[in-house]
Amino acid sequence: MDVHVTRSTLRGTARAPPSKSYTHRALLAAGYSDGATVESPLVSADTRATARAVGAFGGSVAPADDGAAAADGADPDLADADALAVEGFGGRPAVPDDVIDCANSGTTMRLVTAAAALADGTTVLTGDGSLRSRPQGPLLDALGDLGVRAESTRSNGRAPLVVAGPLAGGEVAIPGDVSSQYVTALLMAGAVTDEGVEVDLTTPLKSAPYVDITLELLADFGVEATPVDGTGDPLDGAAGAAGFAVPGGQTYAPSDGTYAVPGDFSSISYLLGAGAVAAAPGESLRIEGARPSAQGDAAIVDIVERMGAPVEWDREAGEIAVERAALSGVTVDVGDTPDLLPTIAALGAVADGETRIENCEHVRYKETDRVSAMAEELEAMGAATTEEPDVLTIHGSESDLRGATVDGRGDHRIVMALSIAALDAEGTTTVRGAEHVDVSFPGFFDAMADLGMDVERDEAGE
Ligand SMILES: O=C(O)C1=C[C@@H](OP(=O)(O)O)[C@@H](O)[C@H](O)C1
Ligand SMILES: C=C(OP(=O)(O)O)C(=O)O
Repeated sequence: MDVHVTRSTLRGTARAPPSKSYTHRALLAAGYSDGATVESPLVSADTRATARAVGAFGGSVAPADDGAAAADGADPDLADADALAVEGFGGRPAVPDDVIDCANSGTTMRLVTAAAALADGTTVLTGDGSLRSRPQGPLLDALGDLGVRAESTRSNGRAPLVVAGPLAGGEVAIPGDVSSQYVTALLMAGAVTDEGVEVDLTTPLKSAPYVDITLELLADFGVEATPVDGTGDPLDGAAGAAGFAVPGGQTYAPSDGTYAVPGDFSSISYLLGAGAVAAAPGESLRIEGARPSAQGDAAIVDIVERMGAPVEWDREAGEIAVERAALSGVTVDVGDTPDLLPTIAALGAVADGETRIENCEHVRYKETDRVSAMAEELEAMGAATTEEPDVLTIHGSESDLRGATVDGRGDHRIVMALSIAALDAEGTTTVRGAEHVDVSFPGFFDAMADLGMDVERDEAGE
């Protein structure tokens, strides 16, 4: 699908979709349990992939109000479910009847690979072309070191993957600078091993807040896991950790059998960015569903404010109000917040002055190389950019955004970020592959149209 976005003025209130990261973890944690209800889940292409994996392991996921759970491995229509009833596989995944298709979802592939290692038999995992190009080697090596067969069919550290357990636990070393999802995967699976798992980081951890999300969710499911410093002493959070320890033999069980998913701050970044660029002068654009949680991407509130837009965040009510302003460039380190890079780059192209996005090499290992993708597509819209391996600079003062045809690169975040830049561009911007918003924010263009974005959808487009 193509979308045609024309410069517009926005007003009103939007609701943030539920968090993708929390939903993945909650579905899998409920799978590890004897069953639980996941309230206000994100139902999107990526989280459906995790739901399918829970089914493949012998659990099931179905709308909670449907009474009966779906048959094992089935893919019931989860759309619009306010809550999902998960039947668990009780800590011991069955050997799947078929290959697990993780589609476009890195989180699914990493978390499910470690879960598959618990099964007493062989699991095969694959995904779409993007996912089959992403790095899995460090996780495969770690599982191999723990005595599990864990291989790439092409011997290139990429999916398709073959995993054969069972995993008993143990101590393992892994780099921290490729993906934090490897750590999340080992902690979630480690809790139900016999011996527990100790993870030693060989390089400092990037995307550390995502491990904090994991620790927060594990605690809510009654599972203990601890970040440790270089001497093995416990730390409060994942930042600066030298490793992690999760005792084995634990049971997943959320208190009162339910878990509620908070709003998604990566998704909020587009709504907030849209307001800073295009809210009606003198009016606030409001965003609901913004309660604080462990999400590092809540940093977008501060970033947009530093760029000059007035922002008020009522944390208790979970409401953010943002006003439009003449934005100026900022320097941002995205080591903890890789998913914000496309949004910040788009805002940098609208702003005056230079926006430097530092510590971004790991942002190249996502659905696409997002550093190059944003540099090249914003250039096509008239922005001036400089790309280095670890830094993306947007020269806002030399940028004069005009409508162009740009490629969403099959990546939900590139599509949404380019659409925000389009709100400020002269003329009409066509974003190709816009249907990929389905990965994390299926209602994105409906929400934007409700706020007043001039957007036309062309289903016949590429
Ligand atoms: O664990 C998670 O939910 C995620 C971790 C991050 O990935 P990396 O840890 O690979 O940087 C992030 O980019 C991704 O969108 C979601
Ligand atoms: C990188 C992302 O997700 P995943 O790693 O799960 O594909 C994302 O949502 O930006």
